[in-house]
Parts: sequence; structure tokens; C-alpha cells
Amino acid sequence: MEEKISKLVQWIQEKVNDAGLNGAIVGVSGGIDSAVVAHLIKRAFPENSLGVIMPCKSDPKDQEYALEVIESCGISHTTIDLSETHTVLFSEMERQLKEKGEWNEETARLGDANTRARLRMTTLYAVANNYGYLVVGTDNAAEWHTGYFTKYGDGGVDLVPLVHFTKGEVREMAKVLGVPDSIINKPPSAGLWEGQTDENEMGTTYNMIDSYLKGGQIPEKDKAIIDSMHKRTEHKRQLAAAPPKF
Ligand SMILES: Nc1ncnc2c1ncn2[C@@H]1O[C@H](COP(=O)(O)OP(=O)(O)OC[C@H]2O[C@@H]([n+]3cccc(C(=O)O)c3)[C@H](O)[C@@H]2O)[C@@H](O)[C@H]1O
Ligand SMILES: Nc1ncnc2c1ncn2[C@@H]1O[C@H](COP(=O)(O)OP(=O)(O)OP(=O)(O)O)[C@@H](O)[C@H]1O
Ligand SMILES: [Mg+2]
Repeated sequence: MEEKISKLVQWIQEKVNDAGLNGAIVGVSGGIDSAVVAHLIKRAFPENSLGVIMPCKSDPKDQEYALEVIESCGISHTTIDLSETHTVLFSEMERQLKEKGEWNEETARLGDANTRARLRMTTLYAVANNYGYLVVGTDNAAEWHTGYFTKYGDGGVDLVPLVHFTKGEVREMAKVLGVPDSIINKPPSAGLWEGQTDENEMGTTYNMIDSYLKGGQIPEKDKAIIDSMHKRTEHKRQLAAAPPKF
């Protein structure tokens, strides 16, 4: 694992240097994926890396976890609270659509949640512009395959270093990097609404997805969920659809 970590760190350095930029930035949620990326970019650019904590109506406990991550890798950090911004934007949209009588209550929770992820993306790019940094994403192989991310939200990034690593491998990497156990052992959550956990929402587990990706046999029910998510999210792994030249 140490060798893979060194190669990833070197790859991040090369991508930033090739871009003619100065360093790298990541959103730090208090979860394991961003913890690993924070450690990687701190290793790649000890003096030119930044972790950004962006609460957005989030559980205050998340911020404590995020600060534990920051402390564990010693990365420079800043906190930008997006709760008010989200309220202003989302409530204005709700008001306007309600006025038209076209507000859809059923899809509102997901729309609200994805807006949080996209506000974080917008913030990261604005801060990255200030420092001349690349925005580093945190998607692992399981999330990438199932499309379990917000298009142009947490999926809107410049580099995806963990995309070939299963969730289990990310856990292994976290241990080697010195991510605190409290972060490694906590259930993965997008934190987009109260009580949300990835595995509850998806209806399958990361262990199942990992084992499927490694070619293992898994129950038909889990295979069906994973295949359906993969198919439904194909568009997220492509550039925006363009028509043929007429
Ligand atoms: N066939 C197609 N071709 C081109 N575009 C297509 C499309 N089908 C939908 N779309 C577009 O994609 C949109 C739907 O995609 P998207 O906006 O991503 O939304 P969606 O996939 O519905 O939701 C995002 C999922 O990712 C989860 N998530 C988000 C963020 C972080 C994490 C985490 O683990 O931390 C998890 C979240 O809980 C939710 O389950 C549609 O509104 C439409 O605009
Ligand atoms: N409150 C937050 N502050 C900063 N960044 C955030 C916040 N919430 C989410 N993010 C960003 O969105 C990414 C996607 O979240 P995701 O939940 O998949 O990863 P994670 O929280 O790092 O790990 P886990 O899967 O264990 O929850 C995070 O890795 C992080 O970069
Ligand atoms: Mg999370």
C-alpha cells in the first residue's frame, strides 16, 4: 500500500505541475474518502494544499470529525459555512416554482441535497482560483461504478485519485496514512439529510460492491441493484451529450 500511496502522491504532483498550477484543494467532510485525499495532497504539496470544511445545514458532529482529519494530516484549512447561501438560493427557487403551481414536493429532498453538493463544488472552484490549485475529488471505485455522487457536485472535480480503489482499499490506505480510527470506523454518509447513510440509501453494501468489482459472486438482489445504478448513471461518467455534426 505504501508504494501505491507514493505513486498516487507523485501522480498528483505531476498533474498539478502539468497544469502549471501551485497545489491542490479538497473538501473535508469528516468522512474517510476526503480524509485520505487530504492526507495525499498534504504529502504531495506540504506548503500548497488546503482542506475546506463546508457545513451546509450539517450535523455539527461532522465538523468535529473534519477537524480531527485536519489535525491528523496537519493540512492548512478554512471553514466556509454554506447554510445561509443554500437557504437563499433554494427558498427563492421554491417560492418561484410554487407561484407557478409547479413545485414538486416528491423530488424536493434530492434537489435540496444535490444543491448542497453543487454549492460545495462552486465554493471549491472559487477558492482554488484564489490559490491557483486543482480541485481534487474523493470518489472511490464503488461510488464511481454506481454513480453514487452528485453530477457536477462532488463529481465536479479536476482529479479523481481514488477512482481505481475499492472502499475496502480506501480503508486500508487510510490506516497506513494515519487517518484516525474514529473516521475509519464510522458508517459512510453523504450527510445530505438527517440520518442518511450510503448503504441504507443504496440498498446494498460497500462490501458487496467491492466484491462485485473484484469479480466475486454476490447475491442476485445486490447484483441487480448495482447493475441498475450503473446503467442509470452512465451519463455521469461521460462528457455532456453532443449531437452529431449536421
Ligand atoms: N440519461 C441521462 N443523460 C444525461 N443526463 C441525465 C440522464 N439522466 C439523468 N440526467 C441528469 O442527471 C441528473 C441526476 O443526477 P444527479 O443530479 O447526480 O442526482 P441523482 O443521481 O438523482 O442523486 C445523486 C445521488 O448521489 C448521492 N450522493 C450525492 C452526493 C454525495 C454522495 C456521497 O456519497 O457523499 C452521495 C445522493 O445521495 C443521491 O443518491 C438529472 O437531474 C438530469 O439532469
Ligand atoms: N461538510 C462538508 N465539507 C466539505 N466537504 C464536504 C462536506 N460534505 C461533503 N463534502 C465533500 O463531498 C465528498 C463526497 O462525500 P462522501 O460522503 O462520498 O465522502 P466522505 O464523506 O469523504 O467519505 P464517507 O463515504 O466515509 O462519508 C467528500 O469527500 C468531500 O470532499
Ligand atoms: Mg461522507
